[in-house]
Amino acid sequence: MHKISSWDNVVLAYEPVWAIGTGKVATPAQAQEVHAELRKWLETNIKADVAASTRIIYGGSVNGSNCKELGGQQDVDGFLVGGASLKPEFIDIIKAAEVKKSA
Ligand SMILES: O=C[C@H](O)COP(=O)(O)O
Repeated sequence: MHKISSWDNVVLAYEPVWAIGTGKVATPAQAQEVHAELRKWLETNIKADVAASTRIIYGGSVNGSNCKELGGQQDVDGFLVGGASLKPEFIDIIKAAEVKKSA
């Protein structure tokens, strides 16, 4: 971690392997729990301002139906989208992330 010169250029992604391309998505509570732990780790091991500003995104079977609730979690800052990025519902996922970004 000491080799990172600017945390502004870092995005963390949580992607449960069992959720990638399977249609099985983490529950919003599961995602929030892991993202909060990652942010806590940054606060403890790096700096409080880095913890607050680093984007932590979720990946794994995100789609137009689950993006709003996932994105509504306090520590979910966006998504890593695979299969749904090839479908029209991708616009809903982008919108869900944009609402969070502007909040
Ligand atoms: O890069 C995308 C991730 O591996 C998630 O893929 P998925 O949305 O198809 O599950």
